[in-house]
Amino acid sequence: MADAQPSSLSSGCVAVILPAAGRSRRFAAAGEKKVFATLGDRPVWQHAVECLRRRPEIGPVVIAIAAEDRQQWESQRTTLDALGVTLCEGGRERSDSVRNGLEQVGDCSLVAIHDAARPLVPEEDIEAVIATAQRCGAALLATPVRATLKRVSADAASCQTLDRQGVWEALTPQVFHTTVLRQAYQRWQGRAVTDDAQLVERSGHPVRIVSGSAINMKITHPEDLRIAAALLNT
Ligand SMILES: Nc1ccn([C@@H]2O[C@H](COP(=O)(O)OP(=O)(O)OP(=O)(O)O)[C@@H](O)[C@H]2O)c(=O)n1
Ligand SMILES: C[C@](O)(CO)[C@H](O)COP(=O)(O)O
Repeated sequence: MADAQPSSLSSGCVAVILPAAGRSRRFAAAGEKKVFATLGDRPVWQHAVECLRRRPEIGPVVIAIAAEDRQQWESQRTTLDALGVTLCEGGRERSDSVRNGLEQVGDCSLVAIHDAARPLVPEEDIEAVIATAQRCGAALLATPVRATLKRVSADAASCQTLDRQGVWEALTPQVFHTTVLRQAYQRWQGRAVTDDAQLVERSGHPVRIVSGSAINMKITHPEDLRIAAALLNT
């Protein structure tokens, strides 16, 4: 699925930040935070880290966590240590969590941001987005929107069909030269953004799209866990 050349990067040169400090409001019906939900035989976050750890380019891994979840994370200390994960404090918005993580990643030349709630990212997509970011400074995985899209009136009494030509859904990992992402965060004025590429776009640096698999879904709603479980077994 991915479209980049093979990577010749040195081992451990990509630091990873996994934002995991969200409140799982859209997942709330399932009764627990989605990053801790069990998929197969382990938590969602663990799948995400294990997918990344398959790639030799991956170095330090930092997970940004909510203060209220600290005890639950510490109860998984053995697994965290085995996977070489350190924890940092998350923030109110996703971007606050990533910014805190950026202070922890040290001097790796590249940094990858990957949602802890995306447990199924294929290895070849990780490799491809890293290789493209290495060449271009900033890259994200994305997949073309497949559905027919409607803009619906507030009362749902009418709708208009949107043109989906050239519209892609952003995925993660999103990978950047660490200097590029740090600069984008320095210029950030605290306006709401839903991904890191948006901050880099705003800083004036072009962001490359790498076509990724839609299997790399995010757990957002309770039914997503059932879909992910089915995909895990294929
Ligand atoms: N303040 C926040 C908000 C989100 N995230 C993380 O960013 C990822 C993607 O965000 P999203 O799917 O929106 O997660 P939540 O914010 O938890 O979901 P919701 O909006 O339904 O509450 C998740 O791994 C989430 O834990 C984070 O680290 N810090
Ligand atoms: C970062 C992200 O996963 C890219 O698809 C996404 O934007 C997270 O937030 P969302 O509110 O669920 O879109």
